[in-house]
Amino acid sequence: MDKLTPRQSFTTVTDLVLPSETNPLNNLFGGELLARMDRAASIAARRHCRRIVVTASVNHVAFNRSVPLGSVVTIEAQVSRAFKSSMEVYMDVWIEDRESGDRAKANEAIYSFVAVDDTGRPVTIPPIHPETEVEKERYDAALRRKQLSLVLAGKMKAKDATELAALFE
Ligand SMILES: CCCCCCCCCCCCCCCC(=O)SCCNC(=O)CCNC(=O)[C@H](O)C(C)(C)COP(=O)(O)OP(=O)(O)OC[C@H]1O[C@@H](n2cnc3c(N)ncnc32)[C@H](O)[C@@H]1OP(=O)(O)O
Repeated sequence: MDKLTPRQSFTTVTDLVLPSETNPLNNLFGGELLARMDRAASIAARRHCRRIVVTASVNHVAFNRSVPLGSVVTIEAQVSRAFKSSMEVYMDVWIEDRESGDRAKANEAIYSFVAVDDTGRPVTIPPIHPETEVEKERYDAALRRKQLSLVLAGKMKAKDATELAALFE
């Protein structure tokens, strides 16, 4: 089988912001964006491993820019690294200008998914081979982010997070 690349998991989801999805400032409700990103990321994760996937953690979300009512929002999701049974999915969120059609980056997010069998037990997934410079950067940093997520979840001792600790040396 050919080597799997991040590009093969690439998923794009475009949708509108409707009145029922906004906060009192008429901007997209944060939880609605989190849910949309969960859907997009889960499709990317499934495209990589072709298994059932569950969200293990939301590692990073930056609401850098509010998303007004009526906006056209595009979420681009792609697996940045595959571990044994878990995957990191990196997402970029774009808003499209109504008149010019120009795109502006609104948010970024990183979620972790685990591939499981029918009983919910983790299963081994194929490795991923980054190709572009951005993919390679995201791939390299994913191990540090996984260690941070596990430390925060109480599933790894800080002293064992060696790649993460190396950042501060
Ligand atoms: C007939 C029609 C059918 C249609 C059919 C359609 C299907 C359409 C499907 C749609 C798809 C939707 C997808 C929605 C996604 C949800 O919304 S799922 C709902 C929310 N999530 C959950 O309920 C997950 C609940 N948690 C769990 O099940 C378990 O904690 C997990 C995530 C499986 C991990 O289990 P565990 O016992 O900790 O397992 P463990 O072996 O220790 O760890 C397994 C891996 O998870 C990693 N991990 C564990 N915790 C973390 C963490 N906090 N951070 C990072 N990594 C972690 C471990 O490092 C390990 O990674 P690897 O080294 O193997 O790569």
